Amino acid sequence: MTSARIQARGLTRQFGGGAGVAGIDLDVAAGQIHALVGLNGAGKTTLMRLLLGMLRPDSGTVRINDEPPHTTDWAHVGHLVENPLAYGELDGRTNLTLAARLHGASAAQAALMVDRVLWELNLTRYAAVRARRMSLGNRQRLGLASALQHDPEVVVLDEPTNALDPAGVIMLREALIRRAAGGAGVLVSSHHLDEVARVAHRITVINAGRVIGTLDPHGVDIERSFFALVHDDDTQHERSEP
Ligand SMILES: Nc1ncnc2c1ncn2[C@@H]1O[C@H](COP(=O)(O)OP(=O)(O)OP(=O)(O)O)[C@@H](O)[C@H]1O
Repeated sequence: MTSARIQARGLTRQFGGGAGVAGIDLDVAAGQIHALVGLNGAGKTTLMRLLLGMLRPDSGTVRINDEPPHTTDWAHVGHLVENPLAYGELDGRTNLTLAARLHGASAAQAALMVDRVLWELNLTRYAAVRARRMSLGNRQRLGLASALQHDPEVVVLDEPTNALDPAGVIMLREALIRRAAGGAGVLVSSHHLDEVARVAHRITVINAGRVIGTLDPHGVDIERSFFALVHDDDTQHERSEP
């Protein structure tokens, strides 16, 4: 047994034209918030989809809570990758109740969970609003609520702050810190280096489908360090081109 909530070894999935990810090793430890940063098209979403079994790797392995994807208990996983999964015709509370029941909660547990997460993400006001009538940011909050309400041991969120207002960013930060303090392993991708530095215990940089290094969340100029890593990698890559 390891304390890794998520472990990837040599994970590779190549698309046409050389796009995709190659040879990714990644560990997300219990109790840690691990951020993935990279430029547009670097491979963050592809990596997350591979980790969640939404995409099949060409090679390499994934372990979630020490189990391969086909035997892991997905009820202990919460994720938001791509569009929030919500039924537009159903209101916020009903959407969350369905998600809670799908994660194995009893009706009574689901009611408690939903009340708690509506409060935690300041969605109580929108509990009776149909998902399709919600603003983009509130739909994102709903998706996050659905991913987090069952206190999963493994959390995977792709650019979760995209549509959030500053209050939402702070609320999500606190929600993730609480989940990690409770023992969850949290993997989160983001373009907001300042926010990532505030919340993450580890920061992995991905460029052109490969892990190229890490950033110190307490470093003085994280933006400069990020661009230096990416620039060095691009330069090396160009040098190795035939
Ligand atoms: N299903 C697919 N078929 C072909 N190419 C794909 C597919 N999915 C992703 N790609 C390509 O793989 C590369 C990595 O894409 P990915 O979406 O993982 O990047 P990203 O780091 O999440 O980018 P962004 O920050 O813009 O969201 C891109 O070049 C993308 O066009």
